[in-house]
Amino acid sequence: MNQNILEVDNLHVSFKTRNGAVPAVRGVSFSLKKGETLAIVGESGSGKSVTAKSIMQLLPKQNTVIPEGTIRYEGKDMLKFSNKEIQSVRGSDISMVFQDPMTSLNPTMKIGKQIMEGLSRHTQLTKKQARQRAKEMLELVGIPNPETRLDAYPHQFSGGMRQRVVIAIALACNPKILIADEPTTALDVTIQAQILRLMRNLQEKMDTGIILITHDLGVVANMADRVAVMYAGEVVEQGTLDEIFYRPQHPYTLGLLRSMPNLDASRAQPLIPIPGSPPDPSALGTGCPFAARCPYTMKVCHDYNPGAVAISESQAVRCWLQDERTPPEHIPAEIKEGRRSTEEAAADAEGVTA
Ligand SMILES: Nc1ncnc2c1ncn2[C@@H]1O[C@H](COP(=O)(O)OP(=O)(O)OP(=O)(O)O)[C@@H](O)[C@H]1O
Repeated sequence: MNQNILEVDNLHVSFKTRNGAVPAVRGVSFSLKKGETLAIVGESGSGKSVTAKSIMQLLPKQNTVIPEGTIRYEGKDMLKFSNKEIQSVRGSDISMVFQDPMTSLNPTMKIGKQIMEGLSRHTQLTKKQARQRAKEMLELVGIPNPETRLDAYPHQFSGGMRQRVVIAIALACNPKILIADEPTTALDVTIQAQILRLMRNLQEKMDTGIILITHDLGVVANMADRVAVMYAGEVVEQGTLDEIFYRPQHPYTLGLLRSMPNLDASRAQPLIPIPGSPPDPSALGTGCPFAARCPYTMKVCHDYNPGAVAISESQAVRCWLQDERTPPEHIPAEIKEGRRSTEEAAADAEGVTA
């Protein structure tokens, strides 16, 4: 049985601008199961937010083009939904939390009313029941004195508390999917840990699938079941948390991991930032978009962009180093070391665990 609640397949998103088309998302595919967390990571501008917003259809209609792809929610292609259908899914089945809580909160409306608004739009609850549910949600996200706080305005809350309120609003209708775009980036480290813990607890209680967008690999390590690594609008590698952290196969993933402070002090290594910067999406050539920054480039990398190769049931990579025609002596040790033996991969494909 297919348990995927969301399947994004070959999604392309482009923006019409005065300087021509900006292909921000190029052939992105991933899926999400009930109750799991998929982290989407990558540097600024790699297309993480555009991917998330295209699921919720929150991109500006006047200059966004989606020439190809499908976004299936419970088997139905959301890109074919009418406005009414999208509005009924948005906020009830799928909710989104952004980095800055003030972008989602109305500064002139009491918090209780803001939670109740979604409930009255998407449920049959009476006003009294909705107020009770709003109070329960504030309690659930750890806001003290929820009854009195229902009547407070957003500016009367601290940044961390505001983000809790936003999470309460997002989860009030029991959505099946929560898309969290850098939900803790604006918060200090202690509050960040509290909010992430809160999201995990709520996920367990409600079996919500989470798409977590972040550039912080520490957050990924704490939260994700699976990881999709984005670069220049493409998912260049995806796999389970262990595959991405311990057997990365794309030079960009390796670079990201090396540029992250090691959480385990016994394995601490010097930080090595990835040299160079990501390409301008409006000026991409025919080759691999990472070629200009990759330490292992071959001629083919500059000429042709590789397709995604599945190297296990859960891990896929877009890199010419995975091509069987690549001479073994050209494959760097750190990539070879991370590769599974054929037996291991075969056992994995059969669902056998050693
Ligand atoms: N409305 C728009 N019009 C034109 N270009 C856009 C628009 N929105 C995003 N872009 C471009 O699309 C590309 C991807 O942007 P996106 O916001 O998805 O990146 P990101 O990976 O989420 O980065 P960040 O971590 O900084 O949020 C960028 O080059 C961005 O400038």
